[in-house]
Amino acid sequence: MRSERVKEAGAAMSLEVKICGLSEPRTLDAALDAGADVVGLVSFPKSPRHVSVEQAATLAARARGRARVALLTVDATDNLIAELVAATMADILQLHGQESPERVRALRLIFGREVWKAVPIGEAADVALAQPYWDVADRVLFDARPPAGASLPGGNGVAFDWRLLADLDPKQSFVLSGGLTPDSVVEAVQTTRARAVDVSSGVERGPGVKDPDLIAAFVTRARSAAVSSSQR
Ligand SMILES: O=C(O)c1ccccc1N[C@@H]1O[C@H](COP(=O)(O)O)[C@@H](O)[C@H]1O
Repeated sequence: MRSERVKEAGAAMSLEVKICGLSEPRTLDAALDAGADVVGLVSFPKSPRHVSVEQAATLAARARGRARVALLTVDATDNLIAELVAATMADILQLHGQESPERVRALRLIFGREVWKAVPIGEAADVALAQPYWDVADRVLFDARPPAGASLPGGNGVAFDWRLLADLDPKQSFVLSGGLTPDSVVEAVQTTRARAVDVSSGVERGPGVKDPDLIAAFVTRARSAAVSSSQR
């Protein structure tokens, strides 16, 4: 339950904004300058946003002290994650594959990083897929179930029906993602009461090509959507 003190204050709840799939200094800087809280680096060779370990290290160093760094991997080995963590000193591991709750728990212990576990949502029943992860991950990240034939498990620019999250326990800490855009983020936050949002495709002008103006617009509009405590 929220404390009465917070309710009485009526202050705006802060919304955490993550911009994912940054692969070049220019657009990383755009995200940092816009005030993103978290910047995401993708290590998944099939992705148009994939960065090498060396690129990840350079980008993470550039972001250090200005935003938290998330490393996105898909069913990666311990060795690859260890190499990436050592090179980037990332703050967050975002797991976007089929990682089991046991695997999530183990990675959290091994690497001592915050772990966000992606859960794909296509229909109402999918929300229950998050259940085994609430206790082992620091956050559940809800993403849209990939369309049939998609080659990526995320980053497809596809949204799901946000009303499916309406009955979530407000104590659960989740990140909303999947097809968000500067135009949709306000409604998405108001519908789901999310306290954190994540975007990739919606701030691009082509696959993997981030647009500084869209990044700035997304962060500004997401901030304007911060849910007031009295609404929660
Ligand atoms: O961005 C990618 O290329 C990617 C690859 C593999 C797994 C996840 C990926 N991105 C994440 O997917 C969601 C939704 O992205 P979008 O806004 O719909 O493009 C987001 O969490 C990205 O971080």
